Amino acid sequence: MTKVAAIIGGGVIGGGWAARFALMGWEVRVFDPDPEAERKIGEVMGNAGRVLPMLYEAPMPKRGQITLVGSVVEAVTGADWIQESVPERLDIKHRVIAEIQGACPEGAVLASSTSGFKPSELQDGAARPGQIVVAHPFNPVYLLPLAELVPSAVTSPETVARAKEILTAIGMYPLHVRAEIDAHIADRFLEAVWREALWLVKDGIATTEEIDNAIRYGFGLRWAQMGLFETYRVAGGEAGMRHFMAQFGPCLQWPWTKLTDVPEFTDELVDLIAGQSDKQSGHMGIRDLERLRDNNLVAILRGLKQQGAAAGKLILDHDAMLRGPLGDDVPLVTVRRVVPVDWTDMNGHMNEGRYGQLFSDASEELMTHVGADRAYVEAGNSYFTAETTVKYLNETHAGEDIYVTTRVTRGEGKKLRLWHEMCRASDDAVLATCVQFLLHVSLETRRSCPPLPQVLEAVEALAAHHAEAGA
Ligand SMILES: NC(=O)C1=CN([C@@H]2O[C@H](COP(=O)(O)OP(=O)(O)OC[C@H]3O[C@@H](n4cnc5c(N)ncnc54)[C@H](O)[C@@H]3O)[C@@H](O)[C@H]2O)C=CC1
Ligand SMILES: C[N+](C)(C)CC(=O)CC(=O)[O-]
Repeated sequence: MTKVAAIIGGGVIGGGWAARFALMGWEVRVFDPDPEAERKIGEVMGNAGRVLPMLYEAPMPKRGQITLVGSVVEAVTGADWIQESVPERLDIKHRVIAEIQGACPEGAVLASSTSGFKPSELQDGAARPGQIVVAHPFNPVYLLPLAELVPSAVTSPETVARAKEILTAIGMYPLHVRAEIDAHIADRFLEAVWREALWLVKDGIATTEEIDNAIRYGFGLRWAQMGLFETYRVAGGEAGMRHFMAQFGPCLQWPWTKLTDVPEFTDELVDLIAGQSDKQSGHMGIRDLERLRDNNLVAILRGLKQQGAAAGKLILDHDAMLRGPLGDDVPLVTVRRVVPVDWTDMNGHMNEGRYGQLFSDASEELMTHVGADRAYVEAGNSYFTAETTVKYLNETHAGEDIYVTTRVTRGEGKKLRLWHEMCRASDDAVLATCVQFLLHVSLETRRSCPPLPQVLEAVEALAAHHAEAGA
C-alpha cells in the first residue's frame, strides 16, 4: 500500500522533503498557510524531479502525488511519517506538534527538521513524547543523503528503528546522534565556520567570494569525500594521525581562531555581507542558483558513486535496492533511466561516448539475466565485447527518460550477438541502435572458451525465444 508522508511547513526544507518522498513513491500531503506555498513546492519539485533520478542507474519508483491541504489535521490523518518543518521557533514548533498529535496515528513517526533544538525541548508538554524524534536534513533535502536522527531519552526505540528504516528506504543516511545536544553534530561545524567567515568579512580580511573560493578550491573538496579525521590522518603523512596532532596541536593555542566571539549583526555588517553577496551572485535568480548547485552536486555524487566512496557508496547500495530482476518481455527491457547531467557535452545533448556506456550497461544486465552475474565473473568466467556498431538516430538531453530493449540475435557456443534499441520513454521514439558482438572468455587464460552449461543453456533458450517471437 502507498505510504503517506505529511509535511507541515513547506518552505525550503519542507519542499525538499516533499520532493524526496514523492520521488521515492510516497503520497505526500503538505500543509503550509503561505498562499505561495503551492507555487514554491511546484518549483522545488521541478528541480528535484530533474536531478534526483540522475543519481540512479535503476528505474525510480512510480512518483507519488504531492497535495497541498488546508489543515494540519487533513495532512496528518492516517500518515506514516510526519515531518515538521516550520520556522526555527520553539513556541511555533510546540503549537504545531500539539496540533499534529491531536490527529496523527500513534504509530506514526513525528520527525522535526529543527537545525538546533534538542528533541527533549520539542517534547516538552507533548501528548506522546515517545513518538517525537529529530530528523535534521541538509539542503537540498532531495539530493543530500544525511539526516541526523536525534532521539531524546524518552523517544521510543520503536520510533528510532522505524525512522531509520524509512530514511534508508528513501535513500538517506540516518546518522544516529546518541546523545542530544544543541545543534546536533553537523551544525556545530557549520556554525563554527560561519562565525569565522563573518569575522573575516567584518574585519575586511576577505570578501564573501574570496571565502567561498577558499572553501570550494580547497578543503571543501576534501571534506566531501573523506570528512575531517580521515583527511587529517592523511595529512600526517606516513606517521599518520599522531604526527599530525604533534605538529598542529600547538596551533590550537595560537590565535588561529575567534571561535568563541560572535560578531554583532549590526545593520552595517548585514549590509556589508548582503552587498558583497549581491555582487558575487546577484546576477542569478534563486532557481538558477539552485539548478547550478544541483547539477554540481549530481556530478560530484555520481563521481563518488563511480568510486563506491562516501555518499556515493550509499547511492550505489540504494540503486541496487531499487533495481529489480529483468522481466521476461520480448524484447527485454534491460535499462530504464534518465540521462544524467554529466552525460551531456558542449552541444547540450548526450555525448556519443555515453551511448557506449548505456549499451554496455544493457549487456551487463543481460549477462546477469542469463546467469553470467557478478559471482560467475568472480569465479573466473565472463563475456568480452569484440565489436560494437552504434547508429545515432535522434538527440537526447539531460533529464530525459530513456530505456533500452535488448534481443539476442545469436547465442551459440562462445558467441553472443545482441541487438539493442535505445528509446525515449515519452513517445517510444528510437534514439539509437547498437549491434554488439561478445565472446565468452576465461578470465584466467584471457582467451575465449564456451560458457558454463547453465549460462549456455539460458543464452540458447533466450535466442530461440527471441527468434520465435519474431523479435
Ligand atoms: N534552510 C536550511 O538550510 C535548513 C533549515 N532546517 C530547519 O527546517 C525548518 C524549516 O526551515 P526552512 O524551511 O528553512 O524555513 P522556511 O522559512 O523556508 O519555511 C518555513 C515554512 O513554514 C511555514 N509555516 C509557518 N508557520 C506554520 C504553521 N503554523 N504550520 C505550517 N507551516 C507553517 C511558512 O509559511 C514557511 O513556508 C527549521 O526548523 C530549520 O531550522 C534544517 C536544515 C537546513
Ligand atoms: C544554517 N542551518 C543551520 C539552517 C543549516 C542547517 O541546518 C543544515 C544545512 O542544510 O546546512
